[in-house]
Amino acid sequence: MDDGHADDTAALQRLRHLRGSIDNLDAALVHLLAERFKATQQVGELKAAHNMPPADPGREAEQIERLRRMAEDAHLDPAFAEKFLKFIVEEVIRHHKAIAADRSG
Ligand SMILES: C=C(O[C@@H]1C=C(C(=O)O)C=C[C@H]1O)C(=O)O
Repeated sequence: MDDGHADDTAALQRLRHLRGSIDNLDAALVHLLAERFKATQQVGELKAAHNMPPADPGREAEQIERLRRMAEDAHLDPAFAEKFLKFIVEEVIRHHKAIAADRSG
């Protein structure tokens, strides 16, 4: 007897199930990022109000070190974790510069 069809059906079921988890995780990521940007927006306003620079390279270096450690423990590629954080921080700094420019303009 040919089990090919049953195998394919099981594989499709498994794919649907895994994609359900991926969709849930993507939703969580969006909500986590939205909360992070809410917090960084407030940091940007605080910095602009008190003439603090938009970027803080020392703080970023600490965050990268911490995130790389956590990534290693979680079996996530630390280089990817660092790239991801830098991508987000770059956007945050862009927002902070815009807030400061709005305030001074
Ligand atoms: C949010 C801040 O501003 C910038 C953005 C950071 C971030 O997104 O985590 C970290 C450091 C700063 O370059 C901060 O200084 O805490």
